[in-house]
Amino acid sequence: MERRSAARSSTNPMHHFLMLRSQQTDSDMDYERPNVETIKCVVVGDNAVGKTRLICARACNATLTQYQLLATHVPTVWAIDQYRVCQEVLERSRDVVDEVSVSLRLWDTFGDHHKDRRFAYGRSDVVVLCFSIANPNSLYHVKTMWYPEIKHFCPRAPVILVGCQLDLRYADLEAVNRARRPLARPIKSNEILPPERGREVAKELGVPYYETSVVAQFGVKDVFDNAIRAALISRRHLQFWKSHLRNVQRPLLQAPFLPPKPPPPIITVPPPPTTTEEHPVGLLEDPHCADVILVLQERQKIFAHKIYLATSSSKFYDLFIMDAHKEDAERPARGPLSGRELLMRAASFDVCELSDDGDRANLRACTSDGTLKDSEGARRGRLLSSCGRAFVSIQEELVDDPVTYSPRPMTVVHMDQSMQLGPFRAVLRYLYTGQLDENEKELMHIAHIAELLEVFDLRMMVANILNNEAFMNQEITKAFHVRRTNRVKECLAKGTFSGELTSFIRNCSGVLLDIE
Ligand SMILES: Nc1nc2c(ncn2[C@@H]2O[C@H](COP(=O)(O)OP(=O)(O)OP(=O)(O)O)[C@@H](O)[C@H]2O)c(=O)[nH]1
Repeated sequence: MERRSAARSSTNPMHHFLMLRSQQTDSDMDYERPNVETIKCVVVGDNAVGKTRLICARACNATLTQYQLLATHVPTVWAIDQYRVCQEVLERSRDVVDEVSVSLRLWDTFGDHHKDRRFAYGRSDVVVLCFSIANPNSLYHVKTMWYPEIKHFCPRAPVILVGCQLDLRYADLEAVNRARRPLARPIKSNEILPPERGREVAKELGVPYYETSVVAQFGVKDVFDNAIRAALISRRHLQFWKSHLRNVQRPLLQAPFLPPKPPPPIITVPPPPTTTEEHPVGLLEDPHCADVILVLQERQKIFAHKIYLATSSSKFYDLFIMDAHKEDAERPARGPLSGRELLMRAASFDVCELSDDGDRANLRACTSDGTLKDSEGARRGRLLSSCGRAFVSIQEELVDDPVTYSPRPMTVVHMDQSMQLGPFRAVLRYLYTGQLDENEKELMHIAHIAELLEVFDLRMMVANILNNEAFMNQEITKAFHVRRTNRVKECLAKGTFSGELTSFIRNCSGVLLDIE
């Protein structure tokens, strides 16, 4: 009685433990309930492998975050007399395993090898032998030091091997090491043990193996339920008259740990372009994802993007739609394009590039269905006399990508001979951005191309500049963006254009097209 009140008055758990070390006798074990099997379970293992945390997780339901755990290791022993001083701990010791009521008494021990633990081992029913999966030495000591010690002090007690700190197998070790106390030995990824290493040792010793993590709250129940089973089976051999132990199972296999899902990637959508370089017009200078080549005067090639052209010029829209339908209509009969066919087309493009006006005249004079044929009858492109004056022909070619330099199919459109590079670039800039620089030199040429392409707003912008009313062009630019945004949305919804750029625009919410 005197001893109990002394234990209660002390707040230092170590004090409780040491006091009990010197004073505990068999009569202290509270066999207060009939048919309740009190089980003494001793927990041993190297320093800092996680014995005390494991015991607290079972005895006090203590769960801590990884960072609370990391910051707080001091060599400690959880005091066994907590079962006397704390009602909640006593209640949590009670359990029913395989229909047997038990009261599990957990004994924590020092991890230092040289300490004398014979008092703790005395009359133990089961020994939980711990190592850390992040410390290979601690597993080595299981064989060389701990198992022999257990067999020496309690040869008949069953042993359970436990790999603690399992969460470290899946943790970001750099972050863990940063959060650990400054003098703590860093955990190295090449030291993390796979489950097989623990299982091998367990097999060698002939004991069951479990893994735990108090951070992930995994395996704590597995360890102690099965420690109880091992203890009860061993007791059944000695106390064979206890019929309620009949249904106790042998320790069970542990279900595998399901590693936590990695956090979803953080996707940041870039803000809408602000500078000229970031603006879609930048794609004209640096033609990423180009899917069309516009050929001017049979010499100059400009890489461009169908989605920009088609959503700001109905002429281009009709051209690409018509081409896609025509391709679709022909494809089933002809089958998919073979590499050879594409190469033939590449060859035909080279011919076009080199041809002079005379050749062009010949091409214009070709077959009535508008399809150009080479000597073997293969399709070489389609004449576009029915599409007004802006375009001469359209065809698919295998072309070296201007960025990756690897060949890929692109649509090649030969533009009307009257279009010149400088003004045509200004028109393209308008088609990409809705803007026209009022200092453009060749305004009349620009107006001419705008008329051919039926881009009447651009025609109007030219007129405004010529009439010294360039300020009115801002409204046209605004209207351009509203109109094009709607068209892009429509194209994305219908899947009208399926190139790389279109997918990119779909993925990044239309940022490159200034879609709000
Ligand atoms: N990540 C992780 N760390 C753990 C876990 N359990 C224990 N630890 C860490 O291991 C350290 C030691 O835990 P303790 O339970 O005090 O170790 P011990 O085996 O009782 O150590 P001694 O008292 O020195 O014998 C803690 O400070 C934690 O940093 C776990 O499940 N996961």
